[in-house]
Amino acid sequence: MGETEVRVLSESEYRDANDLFRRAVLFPLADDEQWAASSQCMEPGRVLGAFLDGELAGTAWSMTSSLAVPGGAELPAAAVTGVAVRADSTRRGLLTGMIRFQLDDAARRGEVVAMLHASEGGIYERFGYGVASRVRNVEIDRTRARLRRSVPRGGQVRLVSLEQALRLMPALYRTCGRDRAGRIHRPDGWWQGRSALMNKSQAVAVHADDSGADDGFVVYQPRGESSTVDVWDLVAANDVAAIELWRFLLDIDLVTTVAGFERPVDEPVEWWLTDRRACRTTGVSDDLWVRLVDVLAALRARTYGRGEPVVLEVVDEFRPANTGCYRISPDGATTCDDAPQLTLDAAALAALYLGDQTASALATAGLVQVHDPQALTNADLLFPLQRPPWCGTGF
Ligand SMILES: CC(=O)SCCNC(=O)CCNC(=O)[C@H](O)C(C)(C)COP(=O)(O)OP(=O)(O)OC[C@H]1O[C@@H](n2cnc3c(N)ncnc32)[C@H](O)[C@@H]1OP(=O)(O)O
Repeated sequence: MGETEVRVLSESEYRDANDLFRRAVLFPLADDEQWAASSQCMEPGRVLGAFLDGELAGTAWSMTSSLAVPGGAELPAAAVTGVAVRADSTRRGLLTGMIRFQLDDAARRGEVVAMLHASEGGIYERFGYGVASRVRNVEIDRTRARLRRSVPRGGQVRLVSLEQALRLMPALYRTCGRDRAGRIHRPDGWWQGRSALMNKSQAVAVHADDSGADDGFVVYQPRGESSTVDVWDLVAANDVAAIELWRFLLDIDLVTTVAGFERPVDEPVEWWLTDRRACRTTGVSDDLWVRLVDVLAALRARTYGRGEPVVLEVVDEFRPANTGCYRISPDGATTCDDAPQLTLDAAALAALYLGDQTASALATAGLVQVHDPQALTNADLLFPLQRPPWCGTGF
């Protein structure tokens, strides 16, 4: 096995890293437009390279972001992307080295969590990442879809130019959906990347409420020559804005299908329609994978339901400083020396953390070991299922 090294790349090395990433995810190499978009997500100091015998053989990037957690706190977070190892250099520990470097770096920056969208389900759990939220894809048959009369109406939807959209969307996004766990801060580089990728066939509609204040937007695009419209980003500050944006999409002439990607699993589209079967779920999949970098800080930052205190033993082989016992009560979390009632690893804790899964569900898979059965019931009360967490931002 060759000599390996992981280090921060200089800006002159970014294009090579981007090429390496695109080859590894089976994309064609970037043209200048795509490179302009990707390079915006490469923050100086946060683009890593893994070298094998002095040659670049892997890369992993992260962006400075934040993550909303139950109770509304926003935690400093590393948004991890651009992870790849050259096909001739895999399974030699290069990714492991980069993730170790990256998590240490996040900790130095005071980032409490790291998060990513995974290309495959089998990669990240070993590093303590767990699935913390899920998304749903839907297809609505526009020819059958009618909104119920009882569904509220309000405000107005208008189409805006791409230039106007790019000015409006970042500020609007900041005010929307702040009450949902899983929402992340979209860094400036993310918006610049989005702007470089928005093309002439994409359209943006903005909803303003009855007072004229903007409170939501949708980015959509006709799919090739078909009569399907793909909804890429629909963000709304309230239910009326969300409904009116969907109503707008369902009113577009010549369209037969409106396809929504990576929507919240609880978006009640079926309930808005007179024929609920006009809306079909075409898939539910994992959304955000979260890694608690600093378990105590993360546990302290969220709120808890009402229930008897529980002592969780967290076993974190990849970041052993997190290993230990934590007492969780409605008042918060502390470390403790008490006997553990439940034991789980970092990935299982991440799955509990945003309120997407219960401890009981994880226990059925052996991911929570139960030393005291009553503690499992108490843990379900302390970590209740929340309004399903949702990220809604691809990165
Ligand atoms: C956030 C994102 O950007 S997601 C995009 C991720 N990138 C891709 O999917 C591109 C294609 N794949 C790759 O580039 C590489 O295969 C990577 C990055 C997934 C893995 O890199 P490697 O350097 O091979 O990983 P590394 O050697 O450190 O493997 C560590 C362990 O994970 C396992 N592993 C690695 N990749 C996978 C995988 N895709 N599926 C299952 N297990 C995996 C290895 O077998 C190894 O297990 P072991 O410790 O029991 O031996």
